Amino acid sequence: MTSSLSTEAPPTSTPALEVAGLTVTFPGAREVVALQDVDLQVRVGEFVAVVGPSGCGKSTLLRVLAGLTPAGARVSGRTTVGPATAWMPQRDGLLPWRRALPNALVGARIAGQDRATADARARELFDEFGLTGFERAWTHELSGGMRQRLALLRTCLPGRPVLLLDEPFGALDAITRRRMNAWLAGVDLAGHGRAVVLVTHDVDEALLLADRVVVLSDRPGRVVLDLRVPRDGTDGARRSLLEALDPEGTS
Ligand SMILES: Nc1ncnc2c1ncn2[C@@H]1O[C@H](COP(=O)(O)OP(=O)(O)OP(=O)(O)O)[C@@H](O)[C@H]1O
Repeated sequence: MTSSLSTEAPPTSTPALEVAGLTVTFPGAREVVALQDVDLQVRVGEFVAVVGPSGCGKSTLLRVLAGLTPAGARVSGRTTVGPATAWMPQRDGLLPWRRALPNALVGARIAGQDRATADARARELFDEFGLTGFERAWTHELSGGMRQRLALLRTCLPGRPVLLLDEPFGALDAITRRRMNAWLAGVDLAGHGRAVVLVTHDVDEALLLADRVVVLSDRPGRVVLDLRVPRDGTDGARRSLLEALDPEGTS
């Protein structure tokens, strides 16, 4: 599917972001090593999902990739975040005192985009994101799925070449989440020179959306599997991911 989510396309061999030997520690009375010796490279045009058990450091990794080192954290290793990143945190962060369209424009305006250009582009994306007709809706008038699409639209609008998505559909019920995934699979987020990193608990979501899936171990999170998703059937890949997530076979 051709998407209008285009950005300037750098060469596809270019790593969009890379971390090597990344270790993140939260000091304190109960020191927590969140990530240990993590290597990850994401190329331009790639869609990579990061899965792992709760508390293994997925959000911490995304924050570091976004250049938002968590306050108080000790970070070591090499981090190369190439082009500017757009980060969608777990909570949608929509402003209840603004209607849908002005909410969508927040990031683009902060990024310095001209109002008329951002407005025209937002209206195109409202169509692509199935939100046409809701430009003047208040956020409380939108369903959970619509709110998440609006938050994702706002993240995409500034046209940054790296998208970092932290459980974008995590708060939705199972049916809405499946619908959102089916919709997102048809939106070529990683096309046109974008790189996407998606954090999720959901192996099926990862297999549906990503080109590669990276599995982190229990805390401290280390990469235990880095798997390219085959396009000719994902049963074997699914088994490998589930084994990597639960090596003891406890669940
Ligand atoms: N600002 C912070 N100060 C202290 N500890 C923190 C901070 N942020 C995260 N942690 C700790 O780091 C570890 C990893 O947290 P993180 O939120 O990255 O995990 P996660 O894999 O995203 O979890 P979940 O899947 O439940 O959202 C956890 O033990 C958490 O308590």
